[in-house]
Amino acid sequence: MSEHSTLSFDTRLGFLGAGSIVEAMLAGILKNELIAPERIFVANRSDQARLRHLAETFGVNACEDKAALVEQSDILILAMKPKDAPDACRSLRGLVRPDQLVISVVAGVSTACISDWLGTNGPIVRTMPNTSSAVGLSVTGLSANHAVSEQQLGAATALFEAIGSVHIVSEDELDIITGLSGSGPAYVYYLAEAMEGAGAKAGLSREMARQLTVQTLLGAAQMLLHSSDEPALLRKKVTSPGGTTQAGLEVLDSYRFQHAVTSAVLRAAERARELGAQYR
Ligand SMILES: NC(=O)C1=CN([C@@H]2O[C@H](COP(=O)(O)OP(=O)(O)OC[C@H]3O[C@@H](n4cnc5c(N)ncnc54)[C@H](O)[C@@H]3O)[C@@H](O)[C@H]2O)C=CC1
Ligand SMILES: O=C(O)[C@@H]1CCC=N1
Repeated sequence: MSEHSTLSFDTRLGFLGAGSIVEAMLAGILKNELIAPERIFVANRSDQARLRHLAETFGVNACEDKAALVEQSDILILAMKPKDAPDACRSLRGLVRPDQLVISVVAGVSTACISDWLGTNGPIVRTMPNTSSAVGLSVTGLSANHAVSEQQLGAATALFEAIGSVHIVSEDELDIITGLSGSGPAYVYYLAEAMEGAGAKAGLSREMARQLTVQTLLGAAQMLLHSSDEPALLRKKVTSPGGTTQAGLEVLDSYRFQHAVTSAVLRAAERARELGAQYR
């Protein structure tokens, strides 16, 4: 954490958008007691039941009026789908204060577009966290526009450091980060689905197959974190010549596993660029 990475407990956060990523961020922020729930405001387009659910679960304020949301917030977080971002931002024109920090988690959409839609030249931080925010293990790419002060960059960094780790990057790296770590949890869950399903299909109880899968993924992630070995060497240490792992890996190779994963990350990054490019 940099010496400027601070966020006051008194900071008021306003979320515009109340979906999956906001729920994950709220869980992480509140678990860490970064900000009191009474100082967090959440609004969406029209789903009142969803806002009530978040208010009941987290004790945050459901806010039906966007003008009130912006006025009551020190930091405004944009968290709607890219296709909804132009209208959502335009609806805030004249409401966002010139020096009010706006943080976007929207995939693909540039800070220049957001400025244009909001009709301001003010401070915008564009980020790409992931849903592991809920357990404090997001990794967030973060990029600031020219108007963001040191103090605001520190506040944004502190917010995301409370729910994981942060990399400050250039804006064009964010699309790659989106394909790798923004979407990344879904690739791992997909792998987990397959591993668990295979264990169950082969005769284990579903519950035991789940536990074995989770512990295997957790252990491998911890090894990747703590070992000085490269992933390829860690893989080799599991693989006895002519043994079971080699037999399994040969099947993965026959399906071009590495090619599939590489292509998935690159395609997701490309999709982030496409989502943003339609507005450039
Ligand atoms: N789900 C994820 O894993 C991640 C999502 N993101 C980004 O976060 C954004 C939201 O994603 P999710 O939470 O998954 O979507 P979601 O579909 O679960 O939630 C979207 C929210 O935006 C609201 N919304 C739509 N139009 C609006 C408007 N005009 N004004 C106010 N609110 C409006 C909806 O009511 C809903 O609450 C997307 O841009 C996505 O790229 C970023 C990182 C990870
Ligand atoms: O699927 C999406 O578009 C968003 C961005 C990263 C994760 N979910």
